[in-house]
Amino acid sequence: MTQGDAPVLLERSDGIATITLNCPKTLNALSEEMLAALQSALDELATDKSTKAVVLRGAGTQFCAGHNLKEMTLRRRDADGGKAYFNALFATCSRMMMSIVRLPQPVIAQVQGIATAAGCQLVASCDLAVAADTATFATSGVNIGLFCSTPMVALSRNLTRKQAMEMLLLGEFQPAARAVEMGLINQAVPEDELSHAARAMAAKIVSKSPVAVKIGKNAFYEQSEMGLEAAYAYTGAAMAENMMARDTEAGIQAFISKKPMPEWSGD
Ligand SMILES: C/C=C/C(=O)SCCNC(=O)CCNC(=O)[C@H](O)C(C)(C)COP(=O)(O)OP(=O)(O)OC[C@H]1O[C@@H](n2cnc3c(N)ncnc32)[C@H](O)[C@@H]1OP(=O)(O)O
Repeated sequence: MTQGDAPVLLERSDGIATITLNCPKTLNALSEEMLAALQSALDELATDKSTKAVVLRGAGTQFCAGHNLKEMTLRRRDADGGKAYFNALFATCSRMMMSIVRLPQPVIAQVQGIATAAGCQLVASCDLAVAADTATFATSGVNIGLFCSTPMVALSRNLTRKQAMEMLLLGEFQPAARAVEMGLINQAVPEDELSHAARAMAAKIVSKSPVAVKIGKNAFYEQSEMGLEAAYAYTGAAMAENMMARDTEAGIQAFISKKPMPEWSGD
C-alpha cells in the first residue's frame, strides 16, 4: 500500500497535524481498517510535542458518510451473524471518539460535503469545526433502520435536547448555516476558503501556550461531567496547576513588562 492509498493520511507542518480520512469512493466511510488507522494517528499525536493543533478532514468532495455499510453487511455473514465484529467495531469507534476528547491538542473538523451518522458524530466530537457553506449534516442512520447510537452521545452534549432529537429521529440533512445556529460547528465559509479557514484557526491555537491549551482542554471536558461545586473546585485546581507552569510565568511577565509574548517552551 502506498502512502496515497492508506486509509488515513497524517501530515505535519508548522505545528499543525492534518489527519485525512482517505477513502473517497465510499465517501470516507469508517471501515474497520479506517477506524484502526485513525486510532493509530491519534495515538501517535498524543505524545507528539511538536504538534499543537490537529485538523481532521476528508479526502475528495465529502467529509464522512458514517460507518461502512457494505463492510457491515458482509460481516453479517460471519458464523455468529457479525455479533463479535459489531461489538468490537462500535467499541473501537467509541474509544476513538474519546481519544479525540482526551488528545492534549485541540482537534478542528474541516468539513466539506456530507457529514452524516458517525461522520456527524466525528464533527460533534471535535473541539472546533469549520465547514464549507455548502456542507450538510445529518444522523441519517434512522432512514435505513439504524438509530445512531454514538452520535446520540455526542449530539446530546452539543445541541439542545429538541435539536438533537430532531436530528436523530428525522434524519434530515441540515445545511451549514443551521449547523452554525445550533452550535454544531463554529463557522461556515465559502467552499474555496475552507482549508485556509481551518488552518488559520489551527494557527491561532499554535500561537498560544501549549501548556495552557492542554490543561484548559482537559479541564473543560472533566468539569463538564461534574456538579457545580465539584466543577469549580476542579477548575480552580487546574488553574493553580496552569499558574505553576514556566510558560505561564513568562507570559504574565511579558504582559506586565509590556513586551511581546515569549517563544513558548511547552513547560
Ligand atoms: C452509530 C453510527 C452509525 C452509522 O454511522 S451507520 C451508517 C449510516 N450512514 C448512512 O446511512 C449514510 C449512507 N449513505 C448515504 O445515504 C448516501 O451515500 C449519501 C446521502 C451520504 C450521499 O448520497 P450520494 O451523493 O447520492 O452518493 P452515493 O451514490 O449514495 O454514494 C457514493 C458511493 O459511496 C458509497 N457509500 C456511501 N455511503 C456509504 C457508507 N456509509 N458505507 C459504505 N459505502 C458508502 C455508495 O455505496 C456509493 O458507492 P457505489 O458508487 O459503489 O455505489
